[in-house]
Amino acid sequence: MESRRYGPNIIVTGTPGCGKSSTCELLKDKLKGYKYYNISDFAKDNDCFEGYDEGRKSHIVDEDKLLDTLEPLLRQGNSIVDWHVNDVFPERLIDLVVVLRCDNSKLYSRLHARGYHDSKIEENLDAEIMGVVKQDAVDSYEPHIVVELQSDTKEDIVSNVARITAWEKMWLEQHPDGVTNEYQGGRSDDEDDEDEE
Ligand SMILES: Nc1ncnc2c1ncn2[C@@H]1O[C@H](COP(=O)(O)OP(=O)(O)OP(=O)(O)O)[C@@H](O)[C@H]1O
Repeated sequence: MESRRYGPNIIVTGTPGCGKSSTCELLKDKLKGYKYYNISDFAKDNDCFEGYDEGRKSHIVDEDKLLDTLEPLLRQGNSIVDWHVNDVFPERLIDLVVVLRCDNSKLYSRLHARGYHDSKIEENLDAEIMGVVKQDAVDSYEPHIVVELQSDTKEDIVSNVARITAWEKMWLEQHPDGVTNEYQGGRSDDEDDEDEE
């Protein structure tokens, strides 16, 4: 029995500190009835850690367990996913990937204010300069569903959320019968789904 979702799944991603959670705070107020998944919290709450990286001072997520837990929820649609990692989700379940970008000096200030040690700040600044998160998104999803938005000021958050809510309204108009959650063939990274057919 084919499963469909009648509301889109939106990933809000970007280098740590670029404004994912701040943007999602406002976004979930605007998108009534959407479920919000901060993956760092979700992984903790659902015991999806497989270790701890002393160097990075962060937990290592068991991505298989994370996806096993999250997939049934994404299949319901109407989800906002907040994570700096974006290339682990099945393409067939994702409708929009918002990559937030941030000016480096602002990102430095934000990460420094958090008390990050210099090596962690430098690692994240390098990733932002290199556009690592954006590249992961472009490598993992159809380019037309990947949107890059600047997130330097509070005004940016407001305008970014307005753009995402406008996109969501258009998506609902264009997909009155929803979209399938099932693998439809296509890019290789979903091949493993084909094996599950
Ligand atoms: N567009 C923005 N304008 C001004 N300040 C911002 C903006 N976005 C985020 N900030 C500030 O930067 C800090 C980090 O923001 P936030 O926690 O939303 O980032 P994040 O991407 O969710 O980080 P992480 O991935 O580590 O959770 C917060 O103090 C927040 O107030």
